[in-house]
Amino acid sequence: MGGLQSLFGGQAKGPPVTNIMFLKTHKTASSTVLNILYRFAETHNLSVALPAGLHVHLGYPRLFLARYVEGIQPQQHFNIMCNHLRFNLPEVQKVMPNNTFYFSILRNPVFQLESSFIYYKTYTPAFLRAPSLDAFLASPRTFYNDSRLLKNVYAKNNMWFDFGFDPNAPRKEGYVRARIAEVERRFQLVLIAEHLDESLVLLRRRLRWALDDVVAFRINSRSARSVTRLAPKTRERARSWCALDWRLYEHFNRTLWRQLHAELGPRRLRGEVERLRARRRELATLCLQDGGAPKNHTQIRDPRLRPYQPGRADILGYNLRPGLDNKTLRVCERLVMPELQYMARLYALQFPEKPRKNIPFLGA
Ligand SMILES: Nc1ncnc2c1ncn2[C@@H]1O[C@H](COP(=O)(O)OS(=O)(=O)O)[C@@H](OP(=O)(O)O)[C@H]1O
Repeated sequence: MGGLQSLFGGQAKGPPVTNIMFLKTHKTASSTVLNILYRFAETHNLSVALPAGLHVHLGYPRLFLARYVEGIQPQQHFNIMCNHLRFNLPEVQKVMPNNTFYFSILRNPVFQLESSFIYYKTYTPAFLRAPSLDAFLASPRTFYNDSRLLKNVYAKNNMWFDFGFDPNAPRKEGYVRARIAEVERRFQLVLIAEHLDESLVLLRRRLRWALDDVVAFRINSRSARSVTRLAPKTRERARSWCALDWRLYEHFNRTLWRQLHAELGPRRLRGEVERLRARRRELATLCLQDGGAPKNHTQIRDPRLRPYQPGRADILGYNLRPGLDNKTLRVCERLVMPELQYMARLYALQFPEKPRKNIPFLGA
């Protein structure tokens, strides 16, 4: 086993990219990516544009404004920005330097919507009264009302909305193409959740990071019990209800594979993905109890490692192996720390003079 040694060795050539904006879309494996960025920021002593005061995101679902960032000052930039926000380029540019690398992530809208339905079941008015996603999609207009947009953003074209666009816009070809071209101009890379490992190989290459910088465990996943299998008819309806998201996803899925083939080729890609997976297995053996099987929150001993449990979701987390030495423990804790706890930790490190972020569900 490589232990911690290769955590500090690197394959990447040239200086690593350290100015990064990640548009954290919803229910797309974005917390797994956020964990990668938080760890990199912490271990390299980089500044993170964190939500101000007690907030846990950057103004979402309102369009992002620079003043939502803690400690923002004119002419002062941050290295990394990765918390949930609704994209608004001119305001993001007030926070991030000119040479920032922009990237984001998309997921098949059918599964993204299914995940949202469970996660936001008790929050989003459109989902609240719908007995199931099948029922919702059979007659969405019965439940969904445009006028309650800000609470209903999770119910229709949520990824399109996160990019700053109108989720209720008619699907006119010229409009859709122009918005996709806009995303393409600004974002150097769009990851795809269904091919996360391949995406991370490309991300690592673009950022010139070491292998261990992009190795991550699956964060924020639901137990099998809270995942609903959708009938083919429901899937078809989800694609049509979220047609703008579907176009975005199809486009960037194709783009990702074109880039992978052009930059790595199939053989090298397979090798790089295998290396990433092998290292993840090694770290799971080193850090996690029971071979890394994710745990229900009631089974997680350390409250600091228990993920937030909203809606009807049953969000899983991890127990660390007992008896880890201090150095290994620090590395392993970072790999499994849920988003809210990690944000609170970075906030306390960056702003020691400010009151701590309060995470009420921990009872802290
Ligand atoms: N590595 C990897 N590969 C594929 N899918 C992954 C991965 N990591 C997380 N996930 C799935 O992403 C869902 C959680 O998404 P987010 O973290 O973006 O959610 S959130 O908006 O921050 O609440 C959640 O989906 P559901 O389980 O369907 O709810 C996770 O299982």
